[in-house]
Amino acid sequence: MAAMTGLRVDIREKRFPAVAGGPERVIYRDFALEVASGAILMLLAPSGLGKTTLLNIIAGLDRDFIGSVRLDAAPGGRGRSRLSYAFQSPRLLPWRTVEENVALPLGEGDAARGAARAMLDAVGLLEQAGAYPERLSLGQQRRVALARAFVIEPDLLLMDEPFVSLDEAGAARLRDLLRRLLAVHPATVIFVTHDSREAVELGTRIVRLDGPPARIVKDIAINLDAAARRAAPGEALRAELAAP
Ligand SMILES: Nc1ncnc2c1ncn2[C@@H]1O[C@H](COP(=O)(O)OP(=O)(O)OP(=O)(O)O)[C@@H](O)[C@H]1O
Repeated sequence: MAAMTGLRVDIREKRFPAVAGGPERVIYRDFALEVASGAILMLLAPSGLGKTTLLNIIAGLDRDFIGSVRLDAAPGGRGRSRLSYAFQSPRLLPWRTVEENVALPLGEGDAARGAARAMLDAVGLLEQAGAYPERLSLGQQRRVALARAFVIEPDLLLMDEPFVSLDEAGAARLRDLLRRLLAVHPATVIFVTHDSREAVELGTRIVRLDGPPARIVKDIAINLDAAARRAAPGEALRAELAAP
C-alpha cells in the first residue's frame, strides 16, 4: 500500500520576466504552505494567480525561484517519496494504446502491464486497454490519466484541475472515482480547482489564495463524511469560502 508524504513549501520570491512589453510579475513573495501527510488539500484561486506555478515548483519542474520545497521522508524506509502529477489536460501519448499510456511510468515488462491493467480495471476502462486515446471521450481520457497517476502508488499526488471541461454529472462521477481510488491507495493530495463545490466534496482542507502576489486568505479544515459534504453543510462551507 502507498505511504503518504507531507510537505512544506517556502517561496521567498517567484517572479516571471516581462513578456510582450508587459510588466515583470511577482507571483509569490514570502509565501509558506505546510501540508500534513494524508491531507486532501483543495487549492482555490482566481485565474492566473499562480496555482499551476505552485504545483510546478512542488513537482520540481520549476526551479527558478528563491525558496525551498521539503518533502517528508517517505515512511517505511523507502527513501524518496513518489510523486504523480495529473495535468490540466490528460496529456496521453496518441501513438500509444491506453494500456501503454498507463504502464508508461513503470517502464516495460509483464509486471508493468499487469499493474496497468489492474488500474484500468479500477477506473472501469479495462475493455479499452488496446484502444488509442483519440477513440476515447474526454471523460474516459481523464480516467486514463487518473489510472496513470495512481499506477506508481504515489505518496504525493498533484492535480491541476483534472476534471475541468466535463459536464457536472461527468465531473461528479470522476470525483467519486478519485475518492474510491484514494480509499485503496492513500496519498497526500494537492488539488487545484476553481469550483468550490468540488473543493467541499473532495477536500479535508481548503485553501483559498488571492493576490497578486498570491497569499492565503482562507484556510479551512473539513471533517465531514462524504454524504454530509454533499448536503447542507457543504452549502454553508461554500458560502464561507466565497465570503471576503
Ligand atoms: N513562463 C512564463 N513566463 C511568463 N509568465 C508566465 C509564465 N508562466 C506563467 N506565467 C504567468 O504567471 C501567472 C501565473 O500562472 P499560472 O499558470 O501559475 O496561473 P494559474 O493560477 O494556474 O492560472 P489558471 O487558473 O488560469 O490555470 C499568470 O499570469 C501567467 O500568465
